[in-house]
This record gives sequence, structure tokens and C-alpha cells, in this order.
Amino acid sequence: MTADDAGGRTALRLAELAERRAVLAEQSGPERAARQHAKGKLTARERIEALLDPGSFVELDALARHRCHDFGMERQRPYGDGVVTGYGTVDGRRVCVFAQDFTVLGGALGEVFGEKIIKVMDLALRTGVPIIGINDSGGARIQEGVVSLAYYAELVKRHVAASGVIPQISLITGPCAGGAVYAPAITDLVVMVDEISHMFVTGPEVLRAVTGETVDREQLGGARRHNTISGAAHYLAQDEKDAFDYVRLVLGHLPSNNMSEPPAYAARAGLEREETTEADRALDTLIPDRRNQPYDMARVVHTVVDDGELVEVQPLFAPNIICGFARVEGRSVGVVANQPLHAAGALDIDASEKAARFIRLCDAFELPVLTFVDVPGFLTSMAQESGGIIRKGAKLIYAYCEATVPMVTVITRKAYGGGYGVMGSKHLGIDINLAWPTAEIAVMGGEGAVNVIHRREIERAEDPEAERVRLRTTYEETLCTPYVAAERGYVDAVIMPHETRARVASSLEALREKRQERLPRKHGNIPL
Ligand SMILES: CCCC(=O)SCCNC(=O)CCNC(=O)[C@H](O)C(C)(C)COP(=O)(O)OP(=O)(O)OC[C@H]1O[C@@H](n2cnc3c(N)ncnc32)[C@H](O)[C@@H]1OP(=O)(O)O
Repeated sequence: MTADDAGGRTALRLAELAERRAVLAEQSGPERAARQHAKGKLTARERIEALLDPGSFVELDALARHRCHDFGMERQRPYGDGVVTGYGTVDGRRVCVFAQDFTVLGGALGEVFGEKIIKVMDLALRTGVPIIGINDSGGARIQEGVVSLAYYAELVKRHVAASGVIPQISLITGPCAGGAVYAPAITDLVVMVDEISHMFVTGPEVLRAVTGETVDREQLGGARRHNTISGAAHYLAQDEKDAFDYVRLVLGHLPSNNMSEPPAYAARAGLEREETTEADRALDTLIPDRRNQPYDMARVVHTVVDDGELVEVQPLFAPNIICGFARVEGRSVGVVANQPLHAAGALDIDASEKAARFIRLCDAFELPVLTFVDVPGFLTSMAQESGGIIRKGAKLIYAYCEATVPMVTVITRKAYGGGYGVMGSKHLGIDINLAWPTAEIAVMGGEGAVNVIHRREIERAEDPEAERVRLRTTYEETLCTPYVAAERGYVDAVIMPHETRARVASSLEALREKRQERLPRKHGNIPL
């Protein structure tokens, strides 16, 4: 063989790679991309481009192809096998990503497709970076049978192994049906896009055949339903761009893994901690004189956190509790707050589960938990009792008790009964508990209390109504205050509302080096 021969061969080999790359670039074709665009959807590659920093994406396994020879599949072996995987950066921080490509074999998962996702997930886990999965798929690749099913199981096993080690975020940007729904369901956050995302265990046709119920895809498993009713999703994006913006915001609050820290920023320039702003001062008049009059707890949250910015998680689900990421003097925290504007801020099944899962997310990734309390107690109803408020409410208690991150609680108004104990009380292990002078920390409100403890006196009184009012006033003045709890150290300080921002910031600063170890065990047994 001559040197020229060798050179020719090299040139041919380079040309072959260029040709394979050209086939890869063409195979989805403008026609298939147009079909995707017509549905209001981007293609897998467009999605990755839109999500990651420009030019940062490095693709892996672009030339992988399936090995299936059944049902004519040997004549159809597209490069990449219907999923684009690789790594890149978001705001300069490394992430791994996979995007199912509906334009190739319907984005259906077969052996090679599964291998590619597992490989990039393993890379994310080994290198300690978040994994972002973009789901748009017909589900298990029918032609590959049980092998496809096996890879779904392999996938969920990876998601469980990665849970609490690296952030895992799922975007649903098309269909996600059958057992395929459980992979995103295990991840930390699920983002769905209005009118183009669907998740269901069985589709409308199967449902109709089995139960006779007639519903469409949107009603059964649309983005709005999962964001408002089922709680399977954490954010309802208006379009794909909105979904990517949300993912970037959330990632900005999370560390790359459970051993690192989230990005920290300088405290807001031009605002001294001890300075009292107009917004701080407005908190002094926020609590209405009438006990049962609602007010917007979001105003408290926005006043305390940097720039009033809260990235809410599940804003449309269980709105009686607010959960979200924010920063206090440049450092990320998780905020949990009763919202008196909805169901008087009472705890119900959905609110308990929403907050419990969020607190566990914060604890896993070392984000301090900042709780604002105005809770009249657990919601009373037959539906709640038989729906499992005991078991599901217990999740919230468990989450607070289990958490070892810095925790600060502020009671603004009611902290009644079981709600007091559950909502970040001192007794669960919260580090610093603050209360406003308007706090009412008691077993129950005056109206209910006098009916229980003074029923007979009221019945015997000459003027029962006047007696009821007298006894209620005495009860409220004696027990519906923060001072009984303060005397016992159940709250560390009673503060003026306008002092809240400064006290929260100094509390979190004091707790920054908190270290709390638990006794070794395999794992606890949270009431799931
Ligand atoms: C543990 C996991 C278990 C599971 O995943 S069980 C669920 C199995 N999957 C399903 O039952 C869904 C089957 N697919 C569908 O119902 C529909 O394709 C779907 C997802 C609603 C989308 O409908 P359309 O938007 O109208 O698109 P389409 O039907 O024309 O499909 C586009 C191309 O994708 C193909 N495709 C979709 N789902 C597939 C699958 N599971 N296995 C293999 N190929 C699949 C479909 O044949 C079509 O191919 P082509 O473009 O005509 O060559």
C-alpha cells in the first residue's frame, strides 16, 4: 500500500463521516419539522437550542441506530434513534439533557433509545450535574416489544438513584402515555405546556372502552388538568419558550448536586438590612382588624425576599399554600406560606402533599426553608377525612421533622390547633421561630373555644349572647396572642412586622453553617 492509497482512504473516511452527518441533519426533514411546528411544537434539536446557552450543546451518540429486524424496521434505521442526548450549559452551569424526537419514529422508546438516555443520565450522576428530560413520545416502541418496556424500568431505576443527588427536571412537550409517565413523575419538577402536553396512564380510547367515560385528551391529561387538579405537574407554561425560561429560573436556585451550593449573589445593592423601606412599613398595616378577613400572604413573601421575586412551584395547585424559590440577601431559600386568600389558608390534602414534597426537595439540595404561617388548622370535611387527610397531612409533619437544613418560621396571624404544630413549629426542629404581635397561637379561635369550654355558663346566663361575647373576649385576650408561646420559648422573638426582612436575613445568616446529623438508618418510612 502506498502513502497515496493511505491518503485516499483517509479522505474517504472523512467524507463518509460528513455524509453520515448530512443524513443525520436531513433525516427529520423540513416536512416532518413542519408537521411538528404546525402542532405548535418545536423539534428536539430546536428545543435543546432554546433551553441551553447558545452553542454550548455537545451531542452524544448521534450515530447510534437500533438493531431491530422485525416489522420492516431493518429498512428504517435513522441515526440517533429518535432521541437527542448530550451536555451543555444553562447560565454557564453544566447540565445533561435528552430530548425525545417525535419526528423520528414518533419518539418511541426502543433498546438503543433507552441505552442513550441511560448513558446520559449516568453521565449526569457521575459528574454531579442536573439532568433535564424533554418528553415528546409515542411511548414504548411497539416493534421492539418487551425490550422497550425493560428500558422504561431501567430508566425509572436511574431516576430513583439520582433522586436527591442531582436535580432532575422533566418537560412534557407532547404526548407522554402509559407507563412512560412514571419516569417524569419521579423527577423533581414536571413542566407542561398548555394545549400541547398530555400525560395519562391510559388514553381516552382505552378509557372509553373500559369505563364508558367519554373525555378528550385535554380533559384527561392536559397540562391544565395536571397543574390544577392532579398535581402531577409543577408549572403550566404558556408555550415552549415559557417552559424553558421557567426551567432556567428554577435551575438558578438549585445546586448542581447535593454536595455543592446554588449560585449565590451579592445582597441587593443600596438596601441595608436594617433600613426600613416603605414596603417593610406597609406590613405593619397588612393584617386586617377582623380576624376572618383574608389578606394576601404573597405581599409578605415579596417584601422579605430579594427584589420581590418568588419562583412559584405548583402555583395553580392547592393555592391555599404558596411554595417557591426565592433569595434572601443573594442566597436561595425555599418559601412555604399559608395563603389566607384561599380556603383561609387551611391545610388540606393537596396543600399538605404540595408543601411536603417541596420541603423535601429543599432539604435534599440544602436550601433553607422559610415558612410564613397563618393557618386556622386542617380543613374539616367528610371528603378530606375519607380522602386521607390523616395519612397525607402526616407527610407534611414528616417533611419538616426530617429536614436538617436551616429553617426559619414567621407566624403572622393564626396558628391554631394541629396547624400550629405542623406549620414549622419550634417543636418539629425549626431553628428560629418569629411571631408578629398579631399572632394568635392557640388550640382554636375564640368562637369555637367558648362553645366547648363555656357552653353551660352561656346557656345559664341571663343574656347568653352578651355572656358569649364576654367569655370570648377574655379567651382571646388571654390565649390568642404570641406571648404565651414567647414565655415558653416556643417563639424566639415577637417582632414588629416591618422588622421581618431584617430578622429573617439575620436568622438565615446565623444558621448558615448549621450541621445536623441523624442517627444512621436505611431510610425512614414516610407515610406515602
Ligand atoms: C412502560 C411504557 C409503556 C408504554 O409506553 S404503553 C404506551 C404505548 N404507546 C401508545 O399506546 C401510543 C401509541 N401512539 C399513539 O397513540 C399516537 O401515535 C400518538 C402518540 C397519540 C400521536 O399521534 P399523532 O400525533 O397522530 O402521530 P402518529 O400516530 O402519526 O405517530 C407519528 C409516528 O410515530 C409512530 N409511533 C407513534 N407511537 C409509536 C409507538 N409507540 N411505537 C412505534 N411507533 C410509534 C407512528 O407509527 C408514526 O409513524 P410514521 O410517521 O407513520 O412512520
